[in-house]
Order: sequence, then C-alpha cells, then structure tokens
Amino acid sequence: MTENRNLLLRRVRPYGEGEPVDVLVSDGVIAEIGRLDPPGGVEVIEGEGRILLPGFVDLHTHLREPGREDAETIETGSAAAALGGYTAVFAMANTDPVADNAVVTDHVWRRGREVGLVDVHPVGAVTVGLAGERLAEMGTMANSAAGVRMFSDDGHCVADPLVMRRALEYSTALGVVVAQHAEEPRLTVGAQAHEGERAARLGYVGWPASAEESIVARDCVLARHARARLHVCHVSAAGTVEVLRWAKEQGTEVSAEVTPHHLLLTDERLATFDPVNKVNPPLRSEADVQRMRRALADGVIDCVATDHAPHAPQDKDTEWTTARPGMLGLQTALSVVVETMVRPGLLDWRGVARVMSERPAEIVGLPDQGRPLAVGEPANLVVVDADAEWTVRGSELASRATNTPYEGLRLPAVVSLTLLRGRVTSREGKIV
Ligand SMILES: NC(=O)N[C@@H](CC(=O)O)C(=O)O
Ligand SMILES: [Zn+2]
Ligand SMILES: [Zn+2]
Repeated sequence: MTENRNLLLRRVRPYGEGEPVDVLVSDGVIAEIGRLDPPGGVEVIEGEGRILLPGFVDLHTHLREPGREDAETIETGSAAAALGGYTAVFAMANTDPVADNAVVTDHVWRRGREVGLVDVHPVGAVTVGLAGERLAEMGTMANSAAGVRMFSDDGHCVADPLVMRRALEYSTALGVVVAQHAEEPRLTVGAQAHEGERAARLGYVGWPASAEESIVARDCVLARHARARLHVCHVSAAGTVEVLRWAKEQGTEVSAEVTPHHLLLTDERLATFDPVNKVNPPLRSEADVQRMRRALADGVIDCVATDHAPHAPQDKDTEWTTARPGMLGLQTALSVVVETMVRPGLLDWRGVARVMSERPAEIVGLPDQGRPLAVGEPANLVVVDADAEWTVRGSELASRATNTPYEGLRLPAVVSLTLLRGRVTSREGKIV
C-alpha cells in the first residue's frame, strides 16, 4: 500500500456526470473537488475522464477462513475485493469453525485489518453451529471488537419459525440485521437445479421457487410483528419480488439483494453439465432474470451482493450432483451489473452507486461507506473505465479458487483504481 497521505485524482467524473473534475484526497478524506493545481509533494493519478463512484460494499461474501484456506483466505479474498472495486465486504459465518462466537468473529475482523485491502466485517451466525436450534450469542458478537452488525446462517435457512422470531426480536434490541438464506428445507430435499422443464429432462430433483417465496413471506410477517429489520439474501425467483413489494408497501422493514449471476445467467446453463454453474439458489428462468433486473432498477430489490463462493477443485470439479454449489463473484460483479443493467438502460451510474455502495452501507449502518462524493467525506472510492472491456480468466483472478461461471466471457467495464480511506489498494488490475 502507498503511504501517501495526499493524492490528486486528475480528471474524473463523479457518478459519470458532467465535465471531469480533480479530486484532492488528504488524510483519508476528500479535501477538495474542482479544477485544482497539484500542490507540491502530492502523488497525481491521471483519471482520463473515467467514472468516480463511492467504493462498493458487498453484504454477502464467503472468504472461507478459518477452515478452508485451500479455497480462499481473508488475504486472497480481500485482494479480489479490492480489484473488484470494493472497500467493505461482509464475510459469511459458514466457516470451520462456524463464526457463532466472538472469538471467531474477532479473528476475522483482526485478520481483515492486518491485510488492510478492504474492511472485512464478520457476519455472525444466528444459531449455534448453523444447526438452526439454539440462538448464538448475538449480543456478545455485536458488542465485541468487530462490532458484528449482520447475522446469518447463510448456506442454511433458519427454518424454525420460533427460532427466527426470537432472532428477529433480539436483533431489534441490538440494532443489527438478520439476513436470511430463504430456502424451506422440506421443499428442497435432494434438489439440484431450478424446478422446471430443463431439470426434469435431465432427471434432476427440482428446487422450486416456492421454497424461497414461502420463507420470505413468512419472515416478512415475523419481522413486521417483531418490528425488526430483515434482509433477504440472494433473491432468485420472480414471485419473491411480489412478496417483497407487498411487504414494503405495508411498511415492513425488509431489504433484499440479488447476485450478479441471477441478473445474467439462466438454467440454460444446465445443458453444459458443468458444475461451475451449480449454485444455491439455482440459476432460474429467463423470465426470473428479467424480473430481477426490473426489481433492482425500481428498488424493490435494494442492492447487489456477490455471494462470492470459492470452492476448491476437489469440491467443484466433480459430477453435478456431488459438486458444491457456489461461484466466484467479487472481481466480476461490476462488469455483470454494467452488462445487465447499465447497457440496457435500466440503471445509470448514480444507480450503480446506489445498488453497489449506498444501499448496502445503509442496510447495515456503516457510517463511513456509501457516502456522497463530497468534500469532507471519507475517501472510500473507486474509479471505473466504462469504455474498456476484458475477458474473464479464472486462473487470472486473485481468488485462490477459479470457479467463475464467466470463463472466456468478454465483459464491459474495468476497475482502474480503488481507494480505502485514501490509500490505493488496487490500481490497473494490480494490488498495491
Ligand atoms: N451460494 C452457494 O451456492 N453457496 C454458498 C452458500 C450460500 O450462499 O447459500 C457457499 O458457502 O458456498
Ligand atoms: Zn445462501
Ligand atoms: Zn452465500
């Protein structure tokens, strides 16, 4: 990392709007914006009229440490995040040991600080061992050094309504958010792929949309009665959007995320038999994908979250039914959002800032992320070259694993620069 306390970004366009301006970053904050003469001793980075946005915030990432450092570590995952334009990520609790206590969550937090490429916020488990039976010590984790602000059993659904109700009640008292992996387990026993014609033809047990919709509906009702904040992970089904709209209209405090892969890919990928396309929830129909895009554009779905899920080759390069679900996402997220939302005219760059930075920061209440591009604000920033394209190669990504579903795909938009509190973390595709 460069230790320069002063840096001048020359000719960048905040939110991709208007004429280029210069941005002076000093002691980690935006000190001046305008046409500036570089003061002496200041590093100058030429922005070439590229787009300046607030650094991205990922509410859903799997860093696999502790326990599966052969798939990803906090260090390699942080590098992928910085290269993807992220300045904060939330690391899910399904590690080994599970992050269901403050010893583990504080380890993740401290290791993230040591690496220093992105703010790594540990997510605490809702239940002990992700078993869905007894609540974890949410209060201890919330009040520990890491200050855990999101709880999730992701990978598993908190299926017992009484346990979920208690978790929501506690979360209100603690001022934290419960994020639900919405999958009614009784409806997905043995499920391998989106329930539909394609899965049927291949003989795979289907994962019905109703397994997602029914849990989201139930949880919205529970959250309303508990006056709690609920966050819905990786929405994939069109019907879930209708449930969310209904709940929001009633004033229920529910937020939702969609992954880049559910904005782009469909169950047409099943025909490849390549388990790189296996993910939970599964890739769904073209109509679902179109519905996800519209819901993200109109705000029923609040934000994009990667569900970055690295897997080691021995867990992924097997036959479909035994392969682990999950795909890499941190370094490709922006490009997929540009491809699916910006290019078709569904979002402008202000919209990208909203769904990738501002809303996620608000949902978890991060005070220093997703802030306006204005003087006095923390310099958590990303510069994007919207005109450039690149070809995805799993072997060239910073993650330890290579399970990207976009292998060989040409995608728009390249992250030129990421700043964390004014320090360069990535520049032109390289970690600094
Ligand atoms: N998304 C996935 O397919 N897998 C995730 C778990 C999860 O997000 O449910 C994982 O941890 O690998
Ligand atoms: Zn999940
Ligand atoms: Zn996940």
